[in-house]
Amino acid sequence: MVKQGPKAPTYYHEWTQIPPRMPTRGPNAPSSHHGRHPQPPHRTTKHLRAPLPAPPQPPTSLPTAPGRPRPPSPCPPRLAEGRAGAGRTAHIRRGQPRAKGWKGPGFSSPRWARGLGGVKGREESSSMELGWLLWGAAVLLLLPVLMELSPAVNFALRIGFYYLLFFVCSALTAPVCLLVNGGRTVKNMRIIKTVVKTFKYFFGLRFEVKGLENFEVEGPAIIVSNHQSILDMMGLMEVLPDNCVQVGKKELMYAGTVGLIIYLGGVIFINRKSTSSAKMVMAEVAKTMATDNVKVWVYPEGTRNCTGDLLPFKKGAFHVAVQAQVPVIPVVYSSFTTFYNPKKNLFTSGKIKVEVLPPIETKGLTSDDVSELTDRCYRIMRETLFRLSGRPGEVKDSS
Ligand SMILES: CCCCC/C=C\C/C=C\CCCCCCCC(=O)SCCNC(=O)CCNC(=O)[C@H](O)C(C)(C)COP(=O)(O)OP(=O)(O)OC[C@H]1O[C@@H](n2cnc3c(N)ncnc32)[C@H](O)[C@@H]1OP(=O)(O)O
Ligand SMILES: CCCCCCCC/C=C\CCCCCCCC(=O)OC[C@@H](O)COP(=O)(O)O
Repeated sequence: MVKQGPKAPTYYHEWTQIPPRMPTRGPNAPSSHHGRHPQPPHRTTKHLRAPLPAPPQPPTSLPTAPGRPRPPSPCPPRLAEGRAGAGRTAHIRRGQPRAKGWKGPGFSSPRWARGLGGVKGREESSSMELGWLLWGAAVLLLLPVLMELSPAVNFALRIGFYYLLFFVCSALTAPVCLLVNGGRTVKNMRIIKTVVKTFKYFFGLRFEVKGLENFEVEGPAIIVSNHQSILDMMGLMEVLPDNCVQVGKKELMYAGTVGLIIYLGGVIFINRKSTSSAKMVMAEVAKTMATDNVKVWVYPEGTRNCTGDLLPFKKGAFHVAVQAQVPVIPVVYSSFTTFYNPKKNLFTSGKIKVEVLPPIETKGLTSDDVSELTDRCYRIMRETLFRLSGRPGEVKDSS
């Protein structure tokens, strides 16, 4: 450290003092074409690390002893902040510890205001803190009441929390996946599954699963299931077998941290707006799933549907199964409508019954059989959906 004499101030000190008004015109005016005060030459963060050599003293500067209150700046507040290095990093430049009352971006009052405020300013700031605390406490106390009174608030908060869990957990899990498995691989699904399986406890959801043994087929398979809502991600992870990737719409890739984790998990992205491109991707999947020995999970409805019934099935999944000559394993989740309905702002706790059905063989089938295979699968799944949802008699009525 270079010892600084009183006559040899560094820029480090220069930056923390506020100069008197400089002439903006005439022979003494600074050379800057903006007509502002002369700036020290170093604008990088290097000045935070070591004091700089003493510069020639501008004759007009008013040295201010460190720690003494500074005179109010003649400059407008923004200029004063900029010149004097006020703001969140000023304490670093001055080599002082951060002010105790620092509350983060957006909360620190401008330096000129603090300087003028003195003790009164500090009192005001602590009463402001108390005000915020009281508001925070009031909101926290009111939330359960609001949730009880307003289904819309209840729904928004619960679904908002679900999204938040997704985004935060994805951000935390992505580095783990990268560290453990090094990049995009189906092995990451195990890690993702472990995390997502805990989400149900936050929402009071219970899963009753039957037929897991049906996943134990030799080699790859196509798994098809009904898709009711974003909550399906919990149901998916509840039963997901090893070495299984999902087919998802490509838009999911751009869902921030969720997109990243889905990408790392090996999800296959398709463009639903382009049948030819989606078919090409699916054809590629059919070729590689045998060599990679992976199961592929497809939502044949192609979109979410929370009506308590099934939408007509798209045929992509069944084409892939026939092309790869692998079995189709249907998985059915009971209807969410008793505890989840976005149209009615309903989102409470509930029980979901899941059934993994016996595999449907495709050996020997050709593309001519795809329509029939699709219909067969649809009928079985719909019947199961109604049975699991406690409405077995409705199958025939609504078909
Ligand atoms: C730690 C915190 C973690 C947080 C994250 C937690 C969890 C996430 C982790 C992982 C999970 C990710 C899960 C993602 C789920 C995503 C869910 C979705 O995105 S669903 C939407 C996307 N999926 C689908 O759409 C699949 C179903 N769709 C199809 O299969 C379609 O058929 C299609 C291939 C997309 C094409 O659809 P399109 O509407 O364009 O056409 P048709 O289906 O009508 O078909 C037209 C015509 O083409 C024939 N066809 C279709 N496919 C094929 C094919 N592969 N080969 C040959 N021919 C094909 C079809 O038979 C039609 O012809 P025809 O009418 O003569 O029969
Ligand atoms: C950098 C910030 C980026 C912000 C991006 C905000 C977008 C947030 C969107 C989603 C975040 C959570 C996604 C979890 C995965 C859910 C999978 C799912 O269920 O997808 C449904 C979908 O496949 C069917 O789509 P549609 O029913 O046709 O619709």
